[in-house]
Amino acid sequence: MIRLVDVHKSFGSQVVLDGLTMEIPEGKITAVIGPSGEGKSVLLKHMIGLMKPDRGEVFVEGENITTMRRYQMNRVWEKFGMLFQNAALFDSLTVFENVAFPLEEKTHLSRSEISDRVHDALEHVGLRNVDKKFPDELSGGMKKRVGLARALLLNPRIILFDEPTTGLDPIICRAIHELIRETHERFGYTAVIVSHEIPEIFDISENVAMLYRGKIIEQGTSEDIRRSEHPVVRQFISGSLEGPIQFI
Ligand SMILES: Nc1ncnc2c1ncn2[C@@H]1O[C@H](COP(=O)(O)OP(=O)(O)OP(=O)(O)O)[C@@H](O)[C@H]1O
Repeated sequence: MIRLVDVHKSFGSQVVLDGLTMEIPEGKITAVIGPSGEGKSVLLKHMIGLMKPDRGEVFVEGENITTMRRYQMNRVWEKFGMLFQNAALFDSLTVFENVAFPLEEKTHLSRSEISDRVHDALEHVGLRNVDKKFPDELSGGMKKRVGLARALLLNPRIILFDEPTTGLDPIICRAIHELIRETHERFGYTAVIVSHEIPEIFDISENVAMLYRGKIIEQGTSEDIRRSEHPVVRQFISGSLEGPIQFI
């Protein structure tokens, strides 16, 4: 479980997180939704300790990571996998080398064990015969699959997904969501997904939280959010131009 308590974060005079409190339930898929620029990525970075709050506390599986030093964070980071918006692959490495990278860095496995695990991970995300390709030679959806294979490889307890389907067509987007659902079922990790895919993301999320003006203004099951009476939530999920959300 990840817990944020009264988290404040500003950049200069810009307040991004403003006393945010939330819990991410263990072993479930949680979607974080909210307008662009509201701080969803900043929130993810606080969950994994890549950013520290100005005030407030962050707990990962009961441990307060707020004041942890770098060497202590390494142990916490072992619990996490992360799939970034752009899949964050190394362009000069092949698919095989990209996926093998965390195993080579963090384990003492033999070459053949690494090879078996990489092939298993690629198989899990439905990729075959792409070992020797470079990221440039792959479609956007394939890159996300490679990123997911790499995130899954060390069997993390928690995976953070920052807009895993941005820029993909609706069918590939659906396929990636299904893949997240399947791998989540199989491996049982805690997932947090920042997404703009509304309503599609509701189909795979057991828990949805809406970020607005630095706070979680509503959190519940997908059904709770669909039926929410909150005027901001209603406007946001209906994509209406009329309502309290200001945009320019
Ligand atoms: N390191 C940083 N330094 C200064 N400002 C930052 C930094 N990181 C984020 N911000 C600012 O914080 C705000 C929230 O950014 P963030 O990327 O978290 O938004 P978001 O909700 O993920 O947006 P989107 O949905 O468009 O991806 C933005 O105004 C951004 O410019």
